[in-house]
Amino acid sequence: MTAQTVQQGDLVTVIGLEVHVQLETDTKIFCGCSTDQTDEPNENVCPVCLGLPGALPVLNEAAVEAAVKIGKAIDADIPEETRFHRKNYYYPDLPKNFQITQYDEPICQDGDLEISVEGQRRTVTIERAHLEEDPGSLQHVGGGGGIDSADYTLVDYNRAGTPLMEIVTAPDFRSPGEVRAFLAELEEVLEYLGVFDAERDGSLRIDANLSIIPEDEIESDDVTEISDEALAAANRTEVKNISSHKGAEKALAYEETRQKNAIQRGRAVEQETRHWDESRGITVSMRSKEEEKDYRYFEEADLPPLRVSGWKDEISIPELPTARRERFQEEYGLSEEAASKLTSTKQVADFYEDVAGEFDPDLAATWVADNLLGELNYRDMEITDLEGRLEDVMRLVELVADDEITAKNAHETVLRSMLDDGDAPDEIVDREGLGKTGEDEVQQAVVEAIDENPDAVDDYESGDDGAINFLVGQVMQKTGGSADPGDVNQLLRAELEA
Ligand SMILES: Nc1ncnc2c1ncn2[C@@H]1O[C@H](COP(=O)(O)OP(=O)(O)OP(=O)(O)O)[C@@H](O)[C@H]1O
Ligand SMILES: [Mg+2]
Ligand SMILES: [Mg+2]
Repeated sequence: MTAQTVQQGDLVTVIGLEVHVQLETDTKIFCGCSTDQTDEPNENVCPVCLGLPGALPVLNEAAVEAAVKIGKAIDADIPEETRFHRKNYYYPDLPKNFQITQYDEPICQDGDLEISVEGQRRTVTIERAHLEEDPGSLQHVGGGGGIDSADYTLVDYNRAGTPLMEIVTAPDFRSPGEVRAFLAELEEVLEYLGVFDAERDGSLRIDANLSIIPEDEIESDDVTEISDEALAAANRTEVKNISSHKGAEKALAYEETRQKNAIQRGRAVEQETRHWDESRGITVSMRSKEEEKDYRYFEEADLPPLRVSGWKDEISIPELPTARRERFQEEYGLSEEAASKLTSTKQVADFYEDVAGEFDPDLAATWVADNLLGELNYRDMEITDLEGRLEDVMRLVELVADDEITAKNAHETVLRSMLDDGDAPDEIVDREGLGKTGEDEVQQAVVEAIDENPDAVDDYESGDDGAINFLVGQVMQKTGGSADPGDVNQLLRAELEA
């Protein structure tokens, strides 16, 4: 990371994340059950994901492929051989009483992700990313409805066995805002890779670790360089149950203030696991932090070591958002802002390139970044909601490029009606009579307007330039508003000067 200077007397905020990402696969990681979580509770289960005695796991190749893609995207080391371990704990969401995960030989090690915070580039180290299975989901019912106040809890094992990638960052963040920027970038990358669906409920879940380190315990004058000893000595809290970028930022801001207040009042911060209560906007203590030895990790003997050597080289990834953003600026001469908007998802970027290739990069930028994304945003829609209808948008841009309708009509009437009513652009143009009037017709209206309004012509000829506006109005009326007022103005002047 770039240098940031420590001020005297500062309390430095240190944050590290464990991000759990559900991988988009049709079936679960160790069995053939569907990963569809919208089905009836406990419908997509089998002896393997229920942990019944004697059932044996079989690794899903699609999950490993997604993991390799993530590893390549974050430039991680992907060892030739990796292993699975059992992490033992007892909780109702975990029917086997252990979670199959990876321990000291994860599939991705030592990667990084570049983010941009307030215009500055920074690199966040990703210590590891490993494959594991998601536990089931718990629904707390009645009472206060919260984990600490419900009357009872329902268990749904549909989620149990969904492939997860746990991405663990170094404690590189110094503010909740940086965390938000990181999560946004990470999500973009995951979506580009096609391994993740942000729309899916609970597809990204974050454990956020935060500690406050007094500046005098940091030897370097660069806050990004804190010794491993100082990091290990600090009491950190781990906040669980965060499921959105905004939630992460809020939970961490709360936790930052809470810990700083404790320190300033001379109280120690407990090393503990806390729960983010989204509705109350606070973190609450759950339990003291479990230690590694509590989990009794041991090797998963039911799965052989996983060798990805050779095969991993055949797995390719698309151009990633940062690279594509830069290329858009260079290749199409776009501003950084436009390039960011146009690369926000792979679908948007692909569509932009289609339009720019067909017509003109600037026209394409206006149409995709401003008009289309603006109207979609207003309707709370995504470009993916237009599946199969992008040809219609393309046709609309063509109508504008060929000067067949005005840009204003195309945007305000045709595009909006396309999105609201689902009609095709040519249909709307005909129905609303938006086709620009032919040149002959306009010229004829110009001649007529001049013949019919000798007074206005006199006024114009005696130097009253405003009289031209009256004549433009007459021509617009005759052409039913479909002529271009600027063109009409010029045609009138030409005719009057002749
Ligand atoms: N002093 C610190 N302040 C804040 N975060 C820290 C500090 N030291 C380490 N971290 C972060 O804590 C996280 C540790 O995650 P890791 O999964 O390795 O262990 P864990 O939280 O003990 O295990 P578990 O998976 O059971 O939660 C990392 O994201 C790391 O960056
Ligand atoms: Mg943790
Ligand atoms: Mg962890």
